[in-house]
Amino acid sequence: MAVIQWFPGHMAKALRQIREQMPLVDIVFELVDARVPYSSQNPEVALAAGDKPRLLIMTKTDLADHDRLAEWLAFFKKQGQPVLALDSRQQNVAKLVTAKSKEILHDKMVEESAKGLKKRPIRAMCVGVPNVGKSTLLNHLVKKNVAVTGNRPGVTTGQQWLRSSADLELLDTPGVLWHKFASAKQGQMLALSGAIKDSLYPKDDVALFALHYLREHQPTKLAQRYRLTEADLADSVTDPDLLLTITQKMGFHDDYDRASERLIFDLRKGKLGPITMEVPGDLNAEGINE
Ligand SMILES: Nc1nc2c(ncn2[C@@H]2O[C@H](COP(=O)(O)OP(=O)(O)OP(=O)(O)O)[C@@H](O)[C@H]2O)c(=O)[nH]1
Repeated sequence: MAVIQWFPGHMAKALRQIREQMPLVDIVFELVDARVPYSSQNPEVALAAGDKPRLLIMTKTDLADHDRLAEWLAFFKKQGQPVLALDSRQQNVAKLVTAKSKEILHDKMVEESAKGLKKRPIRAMCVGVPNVGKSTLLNHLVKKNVAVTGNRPGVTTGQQWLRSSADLELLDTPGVLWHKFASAKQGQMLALSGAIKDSLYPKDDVALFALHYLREHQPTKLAQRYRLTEADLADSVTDPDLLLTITQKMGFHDDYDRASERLIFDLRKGKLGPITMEVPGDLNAEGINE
């Protein structure tokens, strides 16, 4: 399995920006892909956040498996980690995110009020791996894209605040997160989810990874989508054999690349049905999905 890596320069720059902006906000919204909730999360964000609360927002829940989503929600709850699960394209995300943020920051706001400080909006930053849905969420949160000006942290440093509601403001630039993969599998998961530029990894490798997973965990969905018979599955002993069979079923003769692209596209778009590729039980004692 090829090891996929980001460029270390990107990673360092993104984290530096996130750390620099941290003092300006009350809360961090860390978006994770509900189909790969482990692999799309970055432990560095928790470190950069320090004492600041972090709200995990699981996106693309419409493409995720319902039962597995419930498992993840229970897992995060047990860890005391605030979490929201949503489809970033939903119309009511602003309400959900604002209400949850107010709940998390309730004590801080009461404390400020007791000190005689004026009521103010909650300030937040939004971070997450590429393609997780940051811009979509921000667009819904800030419907009219109202930029807030004035003498407050961030404005002086050239950072714009966008008003979501009377109770919530957001830094205008979502932090694109690059991180070091704890395992090769994590890189493959992210590539499959669409978080990594297609030019950075061999498509057939990721397609083989996907097939291996699907054969083991979702054989029915795999067979239904590509009209595979039991004999097809039994005869295609190795993953490359199965890719060849599927390539032929797609009518692409021996064009593996085209079939690989189609398979990856189908998975990303939910054409095989809702699928979550990671469950909390996959994590080892160090909390890594190897
Ligand atoms: N099905 C589904 N699609 C989503 C959801 N959120 C975002 N998308 C789609 O995912 C793609 C990427 O969304 P963006 O909002 O551009 O993601 P981003 O995190 O801003 O991406 P970068 O700019 O690369 O960091 C778009 O095609 C969105 O329409 C979701 O919750 N469900």
